[in-house]
Amino acid sequence: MSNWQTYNKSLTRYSDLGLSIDLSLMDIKNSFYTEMQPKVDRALKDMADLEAGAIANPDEGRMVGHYWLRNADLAPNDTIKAQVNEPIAAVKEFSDKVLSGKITPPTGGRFENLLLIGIGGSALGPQFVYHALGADSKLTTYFFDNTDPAGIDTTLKQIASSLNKTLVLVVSKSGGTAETRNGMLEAQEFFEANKVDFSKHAVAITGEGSKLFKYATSNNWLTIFPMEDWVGGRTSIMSTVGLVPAALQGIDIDGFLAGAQQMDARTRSTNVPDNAAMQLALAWYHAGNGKGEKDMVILPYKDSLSLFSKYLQQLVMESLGKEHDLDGNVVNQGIAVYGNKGSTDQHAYVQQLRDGVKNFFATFVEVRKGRNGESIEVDPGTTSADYLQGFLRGTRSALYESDRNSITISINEVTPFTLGLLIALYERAVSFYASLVNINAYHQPGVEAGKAAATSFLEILNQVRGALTGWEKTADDIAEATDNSPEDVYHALIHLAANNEATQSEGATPAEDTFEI
Ligand SMILES: O=P(O)(O)OC[C@H]1O[C@](O)(CO)[C@@H](O)[C@@H]1O
Repeated sequence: MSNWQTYNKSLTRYSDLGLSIDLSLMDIKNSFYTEMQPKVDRALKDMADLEAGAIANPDEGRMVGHYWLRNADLAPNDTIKAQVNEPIAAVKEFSDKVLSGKITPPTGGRFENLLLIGIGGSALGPQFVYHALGADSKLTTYFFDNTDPAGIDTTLKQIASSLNKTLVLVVSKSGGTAETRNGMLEAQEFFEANKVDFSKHAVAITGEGSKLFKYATSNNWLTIFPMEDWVGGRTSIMSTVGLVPAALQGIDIDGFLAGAQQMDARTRSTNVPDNAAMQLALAWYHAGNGKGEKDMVILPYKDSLSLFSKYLQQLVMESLGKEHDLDGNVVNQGIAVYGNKGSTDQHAYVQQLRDGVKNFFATFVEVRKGRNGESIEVDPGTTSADYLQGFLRGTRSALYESDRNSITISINEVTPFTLGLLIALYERAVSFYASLVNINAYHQPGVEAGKAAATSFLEILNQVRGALTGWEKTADDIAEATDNSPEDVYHALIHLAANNEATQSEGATPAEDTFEI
């Protein structure tokens, strides 16, 4: 078959929605679809059950309801339906009041900035949406998404002169995430030091009864938006987590939700060629033999989508990166995701994609419209947008010529609606893929190991602080005194020295380094 015929055959096109997905360069044979049909049937059934309110996260005994967020009628009962609809109304009311000046900073004027404090699913979605759609944002938005004090200071410096016009959103589903709590305490301290009443600027988005919920309540924060148990962090972008900041930025949240709702509806089709999300999941399966053998390189040819790969890293890798399958077998599943944007990456790592290790498949995201308004000619008859399109088409062909597969997803332009389409497409593809490879996409047991180890290190650090008295102690001295591993103790000592709590004299090896207060 010619490439042209293959293209025509391999395209799933939602013309009325303005999105298509082209799998013609994935080299998928018809027999693959036939072989996969039993797994596809199961994945479709799993999705139908999930949408009907089954306990789709068996380990945590939870329903998985992010698809209800954009269609409350799907919710399995009236309580959940209200948990979808009421916050949307509350978000609109609150953002209208802030933007129209009915809710103002205590010192008068209007809020001009937004500082969002969160991490993982409580930051990545809002960061992606702001970057994609926030060019005309009503509030200039800043983020704390880490416990790095230098990063926090850089952001505080940016908002220092308009601190009294800054609204703060503290976002944490669990309400107990250390990085987010630290960011909140750092912001609060900075506000108080600058004589600005933090509580009159602060809003929480969190689960009812969480530590953050209690803190916000007892400190009389402006308001609290709920986050429900049946929404996972990495799929929370259409809950209050994504909607509150988006509405405050003046982004059309109805359009955003409508895009996702439409994609959900289309990708309930049991006819695989019409189901873009199932097609995507099957293409991932085909590329990596259902074992994640190929990495997913995301290449959006549009600056405003450059955080898409970062957003998808969490969605895909936290969902699919699992040790066990649903039957308890060790499977070590996952798909690695990375990328930035085209054509910029052409001048960075595309060299390796074309000629180097063949361990990936690319996903080109094509945005057909170059810009709003007129373009100059950068060459006779040629615009910058023509170049962007040329580089996308060229790189795609060059990769294929050297036997590298790629998917191309095309949208007309980046709008709240098309962003909703794209996000829902990937959320559903992840759900389908998890079923195809028989894993639970909705828990994250692995993350807990790192959190527990960090807590033990902090305990060691405090013991070392207490034991570092007198002169010239080595790591071994303190390890013996505190009954800890010398290597952990050494790293604690180095940290104290780097932060002016101790002085270090270097010996020939770390074991011979000495430390004193
Ligand atoms: O919203 P929270 O509870 O602060 O969690 C933030 C992130 O931390 C994780 O739980 C992983 O540690 C993510 O799944 C989540 O998005």
